[in-house]
Amino acid sequence: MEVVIVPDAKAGGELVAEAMVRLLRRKPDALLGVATGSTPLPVYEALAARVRSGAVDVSEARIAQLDEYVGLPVDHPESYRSVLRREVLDPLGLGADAFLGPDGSDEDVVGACASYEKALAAAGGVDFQLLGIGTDGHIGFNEPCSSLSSRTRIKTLTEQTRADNARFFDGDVEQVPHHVITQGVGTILEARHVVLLATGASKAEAVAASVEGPLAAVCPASALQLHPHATVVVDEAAASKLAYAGYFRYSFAHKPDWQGI
Ligand SMILES: N[C@@H]1[C@@H](O)[C@H](O)[C@@H](COP(=O)(O)O)O[C@@H]1O
Repeated sequence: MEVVIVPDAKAGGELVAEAMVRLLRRKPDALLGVATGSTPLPVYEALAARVRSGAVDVSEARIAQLDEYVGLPVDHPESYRSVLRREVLDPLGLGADAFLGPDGSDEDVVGACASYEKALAAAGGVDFQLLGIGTDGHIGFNEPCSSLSSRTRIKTLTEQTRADNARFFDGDVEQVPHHVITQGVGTILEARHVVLLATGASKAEAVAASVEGPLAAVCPASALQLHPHATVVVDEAAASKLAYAGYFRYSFAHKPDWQGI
């Protein structure tokens, strides 16, 4: 696992967007797995800026969703499908045909999970999966004690996650669905490159547990320790509880330019 400490969220966004650009130049129809939440926004802004400037062509790129609320109509403004349309697809000039995601309003939610697994496999698998992290170490919506080999399935959110996400629902926790569809930890680990981005002091403990703690289902992001190509990009605040921060800085400072993340 590589850990890169950047000065701030904007620098993290630039670094991750640049890695996506390098991939898209190599593989124009790459399948990019994207996350919701506030953390990835600087990445999407930096990527869209590169598209506008002509630095990269994303017209063949494909976008895959990580997780979704159960029970929200697909056109609800806070369904993750709507969020990703606003924050990723529209700014990149991509249409619905470039998008893969589960339908959280499907009456057969269990079937929707299985169909999504099949769709990801049929699309050739995720090339680059961007992740945020919950304050409890969740990735996607794989809450603590999720199986580290889980597949896309329905999960129940913790009260903590519902409270964290209430800000997207007028601050009203009652409006936050209890259930979600999420790619499993095992599904996420199949992406060819997994990049976890974390910014802010509220993520420092979860980052330290994920990177330096034991591999444990109680911290689902620790599963990245098993991935052959996992990169954790953190700002100074999110890095503040890392015992090996000095080593991570030294290691990145000595990395050859051509290697990227
Ligand atoms: N399902 C999403 C996660 O994918 C995201 O990583 C997390 C953190 O969000 P934020 O980046 O806003 O802290 O929020 C939600 O729970």
